[in-house]
Amino acid sequence: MRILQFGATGQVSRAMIAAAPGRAVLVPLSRNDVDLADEAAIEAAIAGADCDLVINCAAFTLVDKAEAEPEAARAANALAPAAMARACAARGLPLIHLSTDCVFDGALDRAYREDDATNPLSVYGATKRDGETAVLAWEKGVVLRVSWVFSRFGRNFIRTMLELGRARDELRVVADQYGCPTDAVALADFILGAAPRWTAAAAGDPAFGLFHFTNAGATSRHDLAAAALARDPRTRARLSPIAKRDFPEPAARPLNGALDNSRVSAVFGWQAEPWTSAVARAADQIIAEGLDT
Ligand SMILES: NC(=O)C1=CN([C@@H]2O[C@H](COP(=O)(O)OP(=O)(O)OC[C@H]3O[C@@H](n4cnc5c(N)ncnc54)[C@H](OP(=O)(O)O)[C@@H]3O)[C@@H](O)[C@H]2O)C=CC1
Ligand SMILES: Cc1cn([C@H]2C[C@H](O)[C@@H](COP(=O)(O)OP(=O)(O)O[C@H]3O[C@@H](C)C(=O)[C@@H](O)[C@H]3O)O2)c(=O)[nH]c1=O
Repeated sequence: MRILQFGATGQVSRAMIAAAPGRAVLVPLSRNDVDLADEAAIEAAIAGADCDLVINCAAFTLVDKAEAEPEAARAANALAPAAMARACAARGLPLIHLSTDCVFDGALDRAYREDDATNPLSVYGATKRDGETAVLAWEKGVVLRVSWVFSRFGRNFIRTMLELGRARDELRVVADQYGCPTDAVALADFILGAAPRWTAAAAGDPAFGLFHFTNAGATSRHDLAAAALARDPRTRARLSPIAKRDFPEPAARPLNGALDNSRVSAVFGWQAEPWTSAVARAADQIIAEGLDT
């Protein structure tokens, strides 16, 4: 199994690279190899690759910065996956793409299912939604919507909370914003496990299409921060719950971004680990490897 991967330095990219040995030969492409703004380079990379499947782990993920740079966000999050889908379709290759809870407005009072209407509140969410549409136009396209990704690899909310927990006396964290944390290591494990099925399946197989993929259970940003800080004997910040309206940011986020994982369980038999144990493990790893404090 040979997998061409867009993205080499990001959180999910690095989780994939760490998990691949013995399961797949991964060929990661960094920004230096192919810039997502260069559609012709994307198409050429796929056209010339010796691979059975393509995965896109690269994206413009700076949610606030995307408000100020909508064209760059659109190029990376919408036009680049469209180019990948065209090139994969030309060769019959499955394309696995990652999307986000930010395609939703958060107004529902339950976890979102794949067929719920999207209504992004931000440039990031809108461009990711357009990327989904382009990938799903290819009948061997797969979109995995994930949310609140964490791991020992790179920047994420857990690492930020652990660093601020050591640096500050008080940490004010929003308690009315809900979502499902996603362990990048579990995501990498799932993708590598499902890859043989995607490469063998014919168009029309239920393994293709749109899936929500997170750890089990939803939580608030505040309770997620509390779970991370509880792992660190050196944390000193007092954690204070605040309302999202008291933490203004350039881009709006869905207040409810919880995703329902029933479909990925039904189609792939995937058993999601509760977010609590996965977050505790990742926090322990981040602490053991050293924090920027
Ligand atoms: N992180 C999260 O909480 C969530 C992430 N997702 C989605 O999951 C996927 C992976 O996210 P994650 O691993 O966290 O992202 P990261 O921000 O950790 O990594 C993004 C990657 O994209 C690359 N990249 C960005 N712009 C370009 C460009 N113009 N050309 C080439 N490469 C580029 C970056 O390269 P470089 O290092 O050179 O900048 C980096 O390798 C994305 O599709 C994201 O939208 C969905 C929900 C939540
Ligand atoms: C630093 C900090 C954050 N927060 C909360 C509020 C804020 O909305 C949220 C922002 O954290 P982050 O910047 O880590 O997260 P954010 O950029 O909103 O994360 C999103 O990233 C993109 C890529 C996605 O697709 C989403 O699923 C989601 O994971 O954390 C606090 O309440 N207090 C704080 O001191």
